[in-house]
This record gives sequence, structure tokens and C-alpha cells, in this order.
Amino acid sequence: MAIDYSLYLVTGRTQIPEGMDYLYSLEEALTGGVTVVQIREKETETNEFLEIALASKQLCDKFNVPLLINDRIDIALAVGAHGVHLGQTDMPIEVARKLLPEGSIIGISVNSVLEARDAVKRGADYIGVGAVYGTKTKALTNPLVGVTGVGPILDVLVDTNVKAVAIGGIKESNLLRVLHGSTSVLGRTLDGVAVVSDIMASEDPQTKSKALRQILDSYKLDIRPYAFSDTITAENLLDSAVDLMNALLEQNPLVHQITNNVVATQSANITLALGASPLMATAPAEAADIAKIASACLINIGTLTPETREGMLRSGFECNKLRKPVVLDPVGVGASGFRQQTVHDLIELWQPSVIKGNAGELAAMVGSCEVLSKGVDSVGSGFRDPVTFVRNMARRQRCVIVLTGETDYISDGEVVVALANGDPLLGMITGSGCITGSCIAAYCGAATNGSKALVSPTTLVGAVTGVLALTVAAEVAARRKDVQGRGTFLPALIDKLSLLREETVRNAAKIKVYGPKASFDDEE
Ligand SMILES: Cc1ncc(COP(=O)(O)OP(=O)(O)O)c(N)n1
Ligand SMILES: Cc1ncsc1CCOP(=O)(O)O
Repeated sequence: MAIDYSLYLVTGRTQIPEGMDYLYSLEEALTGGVTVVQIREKETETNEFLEIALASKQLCDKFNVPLLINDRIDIALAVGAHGVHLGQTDMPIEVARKLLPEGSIIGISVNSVLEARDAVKRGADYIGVGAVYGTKTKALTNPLVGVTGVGPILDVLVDTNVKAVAIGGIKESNLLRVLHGSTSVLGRTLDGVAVVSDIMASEDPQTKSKALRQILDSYKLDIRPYAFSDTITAENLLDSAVDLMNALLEQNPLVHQITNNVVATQSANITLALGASPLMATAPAEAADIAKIASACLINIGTLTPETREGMLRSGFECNKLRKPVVLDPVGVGASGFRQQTVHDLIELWQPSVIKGNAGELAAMVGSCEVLSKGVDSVGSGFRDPVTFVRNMARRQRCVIVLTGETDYISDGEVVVALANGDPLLGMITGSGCITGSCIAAYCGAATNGSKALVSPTTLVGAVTGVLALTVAAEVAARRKDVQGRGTFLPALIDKLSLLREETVRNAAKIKVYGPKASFDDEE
């Protein structure tokens, strides 16, 4: 039987608001668009469980929605349920399969890639991946999978018929983040999400289910956010970048920046020079208000503190809600456990649109030993194949990745754009990476204005334009006669950026585009 797993309700009678009836709640949830129901009764005597399951079955039949039973094969048999959901320590799948009628659905909980492989081998129909986030509904004994941990588990299901739902702490406010982030490198996505408290504890389960449904349905439109990539060439990318530079001048986007205190002033000046408006604000209390008026947000962890960390968590989350782009600059992420944990927490809570870093920072983020860092700097000559590295990281993180260096590499998970502009002086001033982040945020704000997607397809152009504008301006500034070295370079850079003309960018741009399958070693 083909099941629509998209909105999978797992019941929890104990969570129903006082005075509300369980069957009323269930009917409301079904009316709101729940597509499959699991009866989960952890502390109920068999006779009561049976009664509940029978009444639920009748209701689900009315809506033509399949009913599954948690753990109890006997109850599933007794009420003619469509199948069961089993945990790792419940009855083995093979035994349950023998006891249940042919065609019954058997789902199993998995917490790791190994458990997912085992579930496939044993013939599960679907896996419940979790817990993704913390939850009050169940006392968890395994580590959290996290949004970024779902993708590797989904990889196991490629070329199988096994379906997958995510479970654990999933609610209206994080559903889009879960859907967007839970994608394997090979493109396998979730078939649905399982929800307990967000529906069961709701005063209005119908409206709640409709809201969840609406996010699920709208996400289908967003499933391949980078559809423009196929047609990108160096020439049309340059045209788009120049158009975007002009659009930014017209829009004058407000760019919210939580950045470090080494570069805050120069980042604000660089943002102004581009034609955008900087707003440097760190307090969590103003994150929601600022997200409403800003076009984009930059989160830079250079001088991270527990207080700014809270502002970063809140701001990215508020921007996700409003589909405003968030640029993450994981400055010196490899330098301390605090930075590492914070970057992990940030991207669990919200989806960045762009992650920008040097080779050492991006290597630390993905746990690669290929490139090492010293504080905020990258050590050595970088990745052997930066093209494949950025493309894979973009696929894993489901956003645009910018790898800065002598040549900058930018990918949306499909094409990779190499930009070879810049000047050695750029690497000699402090915070050149940080101001790159400000430029990317400003152009992404202008590029994704009005986007309905969490990561708009135009983010790639925004990131490319940010890097291109700054590196071309750096070339022009370095040639100015009065520039003697790093001290005179920075003001000249600000001047040149504010006067940057379309013709200059067109003449100077050194852009190479690698197609979706090309690696660093491939010649055109
Ligand atoms: C869809 C789905 N996924 C996971 C679970 C958890 O099941 P289990 O590990 O058996 O834990 P309990 O639910 O029995 O506490 C689930 N119920 N549904
Ligand atoms: C049953 C279960 N298994 C893993 S997390 C979980 C509970 C999910 O409940 P909620 O949706 O309320 O977080």
C-alpha cells in the first residue's frame, strides 16, 4: 500500500489541553491534513489501548488515512491496523512481518547510519529518524541526530524503496529548516515529518495541521532551489553581477550585521561604499524587529561571546522565518570548542544562505584534516580539489559556499564559480575576509528580495557579486599612486568600491565556471 508520509501524526493523549477530547483532537488534525496516524500509548492498559485504537481506526477510515500502532503487534492485529512502528528494542522486524498480514507496513526508529542500514537489510517499509531536536515528549537515550545528521542517514536509502520521516521536536517554527536541511548529498529527501506535541498539545489541532501542511506543500516548490545553475556561463554570470550591482544602488538594502569588534567600523564603511546601509546590532531582544526591516543578515563569529551568540541564534532564526538571506562567516571556527559548538548550534537552528570561510575554516566545519588553521588563518596551500570540495559542502549544507583564497571558489551544489581577482594587499589587512562577508550579505539582500524560498536560487549571483565587487575594487585601489602599503590601501579600497563602475568590473572580471560534474583538474 502506498502511504503518504508527509504529515505523520504520532498521538499523545497526555498532551491534549485540559477539557479537550482525544477523538475531537484527532478528527481536527485529520481535517487539517494529517496523512498517517500512529497510536502511541506508553502507559495504558491493554483493554484501554484496544478501545482507543478501535475508535481511532474508525475515524482514520473515515478520512481514508492509514493507522499504525506503536510497539504492539497484538493491538495492530486486533483492530486491523495498516501496520506497526517498532523501536530498536522491540520485536524484530522479521518476526513482526511473520505475525502481521501480508502487505502490512512496518516502520522502525533509527538514530544512526548503521541502524538505517540494518533497517533496510531487515525489510523495513520506512524509518523514523530521530530525535532530530530535543523533546519533552520522550526521555531520549540516544544522541540527537540534528538536522545536519539526517542527510547521511538518507544516503543509505538511495536506490531502495524504504521511506523516511524525521521525528523529535519538529514544529511549525522549525519545519522548513528540517525539510531544507534534511537532504542527502545524493539528493534523497525526507518523505515526511512525524509530529507529536505541536499537534496534540495544540488548542486548535486543525489550524495547526493546516499550518504544517502549508509549509510542507510550499516546500515542494522549493525542492531544487538551484534550478538556474544549468544555464550559467561566465558571460551571463557577469551580466547578472553587473545588473545586481545596479539593483543594489537602487534598493539601498539594509544589512544587519553581527560581526566582530576588530572589523565592525570597516565593515560598516564597506557596506556604505557599496550603496547599502549597515546596521550593526547584537542584542537578541531586537533580532525580530530588525529582521523585519533588514534585507539580509551577516553573522560573523570573530569575537564571539555568550551574549552575541544569543543574538546570532535569534537573528538567523528570525531571518529564516521571513525568508531573508543569512550569511554565516565562521571565523576561526577551528580555534576553540566554544566556536565549534556555536557554529553547530547556529546551523542546527537556522539555515544559512551562504557560508563563507577560508580553507582552514571550511575544513574545520566539515571535519576535514586536509587543511589546518592557525587561529583565524588557514595554513598551507589549501584543498587539492577546491572545486569538488565546495560543491560537496554546498550539497551537504544545502546553501551557497564561498571558499576564499588567492582564487575564490563559490558553489550552489551544482556549478562552481572560480574568481581570480584581487590583490595581495587584501590579504595583508585585518578583516579582509570579514568585509567580504559584508559585501556578500549586501548583494544577497538585493538579489533575493521577496524570495519565498529559504535559500533563493539567486543567492549564487549575490555571493559572486559580493566577492567580485570587492576583489576588483582591491585591484584598482592597489594601483592608486598614493597607496604605499596596507595602511593607505584600506581607505583607497573604500573609495574605489564606492566609485566602482560597470565597465571596470566587466574589463577586470576573471571568472571561470565549472559545470555540475567538472573537477579542478578538468580543462574546458
Ligand atoms: C515515526 C516514529 N519514529 C520514531 C518513533 C520512536 O519509536 P520508539 O523508538 O519505539 O520509541 P517509542 O515511541 O516507543 O517511545 C516513533 N514512535 N514513531
Ligand atoms: C516518539 C519519539 N521518538 C523520538 S522523538 C519522539 C517524540 C517526538 O515528540 P515531539 O514531536 O512532541 O517532539
